[in-house]
Amino acid sequence: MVISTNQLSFNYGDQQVVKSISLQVPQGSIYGFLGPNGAGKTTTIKLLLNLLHPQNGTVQIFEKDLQSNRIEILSQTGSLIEQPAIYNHLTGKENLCNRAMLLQVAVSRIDEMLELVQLKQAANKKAGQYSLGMKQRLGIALALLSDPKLIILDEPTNGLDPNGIIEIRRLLMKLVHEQGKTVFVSSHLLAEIERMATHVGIINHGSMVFQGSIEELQALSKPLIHIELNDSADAANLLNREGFTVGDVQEGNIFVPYTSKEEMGKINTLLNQNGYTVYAIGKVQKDLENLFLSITQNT
Ligand SMILES: Nc1ncnc2c1ncn2[C@@H]1O[C@H](COP(=O)(O)OP(=O)(O)OP(=O)(O)O)[C@@H](O)[C@H]1O
Repeated sequence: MVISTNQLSFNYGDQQVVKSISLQVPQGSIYGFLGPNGAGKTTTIKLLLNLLHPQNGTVQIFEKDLQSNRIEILSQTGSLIEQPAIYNHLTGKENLCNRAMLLQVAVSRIDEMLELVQLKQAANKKAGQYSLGMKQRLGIALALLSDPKLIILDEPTNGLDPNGIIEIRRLLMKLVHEQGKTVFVSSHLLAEIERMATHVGIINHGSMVFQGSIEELQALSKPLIHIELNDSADAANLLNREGFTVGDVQEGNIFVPYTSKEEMGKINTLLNQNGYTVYAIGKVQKDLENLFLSITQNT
């Protein structure tokens, strides 16, 4: 794991905004850190960057404790949090030169970064005249200058138009696929994360409500057969005995993974033959957006 936190908690005064979060971010992943506005994403990121100190829990990055290896860890971590720290009166290239001198990074990295974030054409334009998307890309180039192994970005596409979002997404995928980096990126938009993330963590009101691979998240939105009937507990036992995998059983409702309409018909016949009254039976599917909403609203 490149990032691993254990029961991380943080309070602003008496408001607990991060509640026992245990992040697991594998090497080479694009980890999408999702949550609605105010969920605690930025606060968690500040804890990962040692900008805030947790009241409880620990942070391990590169399998080392953050507190006791702060300088070593942060020198290998690039970040972009809130607004990129850009001098508007300097050109894009001058901004990079300035940072390269501070970090004592080879000057050759500057052109490499301009190329990578597609700002070569605009290298000599004042950063104050850049569009929002160009500023974000310059911010990412600044974060990448020292060639960090881990990149932590807080809502890098916030406020960008669809093209700007696509460009950032491509850039992050390139960093992972071609350069072997690990990217931790926060967002409040599932659709944006879904297209690039390999792993997802969803937080709401400071608590982690889901963590896993994107496939595991998508599996939660696989189609189900929803059966509404008179005696759900008994009927679920019958279906289990007959070899069907019963998922969720609620008062008057049973959910079974959907495989085919033929199987749905068999279930209907079986229930009727055994004296159950089926009020409704049909295929239901939550798309990921609805799933995200239901995960974050039910907590
Ligand atoms: N400096 C602060 N002092 C007090 N409370 C704060 C401070 N910063 C954030 N909070 C509160 O902590 C909670 C979490 O905020 P945070 O910025 O971490 O959420 P977020 O998920 O990043 O939201 P957004 O997507 O809107 O940026 C919110 O209730 C917020 O009001």
